[in-house]
Amino acid sequence: MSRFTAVTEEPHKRFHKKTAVLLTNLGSPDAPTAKALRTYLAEFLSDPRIVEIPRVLWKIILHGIILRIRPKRSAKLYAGIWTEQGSPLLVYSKKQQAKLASLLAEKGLDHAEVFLAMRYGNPSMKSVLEDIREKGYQKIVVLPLYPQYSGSTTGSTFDAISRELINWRWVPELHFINGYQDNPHYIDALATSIKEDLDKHGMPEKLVLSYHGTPKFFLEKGDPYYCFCQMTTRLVVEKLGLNKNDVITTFQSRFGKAEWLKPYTDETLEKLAKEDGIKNIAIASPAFSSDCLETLEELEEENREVFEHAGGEHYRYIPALNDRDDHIEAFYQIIKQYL
Ligand SMILES: C=CC1=C(C)c2cc3[nH]c(cc4nc(cc5[nH]c(cc1n2)c(C)c5CCC(=O)O)C(CCC(=O)O)=C4C)c(C)c3C=C
Ligand SMILES: [Fe+2]
Ligand SMILES: [Fe+2]
Repeated sequence: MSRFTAVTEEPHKRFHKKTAVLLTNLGSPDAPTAKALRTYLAEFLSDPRIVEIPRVLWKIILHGIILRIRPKRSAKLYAGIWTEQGSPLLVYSKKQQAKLASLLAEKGLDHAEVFLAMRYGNPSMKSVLEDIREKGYQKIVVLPLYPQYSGSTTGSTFDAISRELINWRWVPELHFINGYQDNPHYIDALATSIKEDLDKHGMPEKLVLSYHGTPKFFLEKGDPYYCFCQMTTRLVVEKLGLNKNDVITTFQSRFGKAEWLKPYTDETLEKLAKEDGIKNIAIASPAFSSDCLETLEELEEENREVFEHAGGEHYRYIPALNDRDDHIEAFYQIIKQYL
């Protein structure tokens, strides 16, 4: 049997110039249960872009230790943020998909259909790309919703898409957007969301911009993520006209024992409150295009506790850009040249 896909129904009549816009994000487990987490984490943590330990050794550690402990712990954390509609990351991603579709229709771009796929879990890359292929789209514009490129996120998304496309008999025209850390529309949306908070509650003593971390050696081996995070911070600070000493860039969500990008968010918050006597901070998370476990649990809850426990008094979390109109407009501005 041939590896390459077959189209059985009138293959050439199905050809049309329509464009598939594919939004992707990381993905969540199907449910906040240990069983669903085991499936999700097994897929996630088996990705060599995420964990770069030699495969055989990592398989033993992953299946022998981590997948026996972590699913139960993570399920509890997910249960605390789960909504009636499901995981916040998936709920916001679906809203982004629907709102981008409406915006494209409003702009008269009704030859474009917006799809949503997740790198891990569901809706899976495989099923969504299959849908795109079956519908006969000959052009795909992929927008991974990671503003700052990292091999572990955007690079891994590219792997997953390529893995499917190598089986297509008729490979589509493909535009893969690999980041938008300095896109003026993204920076505008980010700055506006922060400004709305500052206008409402006043300037805190420190504004913390907390990005998801990666192991430090990714940076040493050439991953640009760290530099792109610094770039986003610099542009937001400039846009807001803030003093750069009032803003701190930090990294959160460590995993494992190795050194990750520093300064760590939790340690910074503790030091600010304990050593510098800072009482009042606001914190935003520019690397997350949707609120998710890492913001709603780690930033809203865990790190608030760290700060308050160390003597801090006022801690405000500024939500991710989610389905804000200016965020969706930024998506449109980023993809429009390919439509
Ligand atoms: C193990 C190494 C990890 C690397 C490297 C990593 C990079 C990375 N991740 C995001 C965005 C998200 N990560 C999320 C959850 C999450 N991340 C890791 C591990 C690594 N991430 C794990 C194990 C988990 C699962 C939760 C847990 O068990 O702790 C999420 C949230 C998903 C959700 O469902 O809400 C996002 C989003 C970025 C941007 C990044 C590198 C730049
Ligand atoms: Fe992560
Ligand atoms: Fe976390």
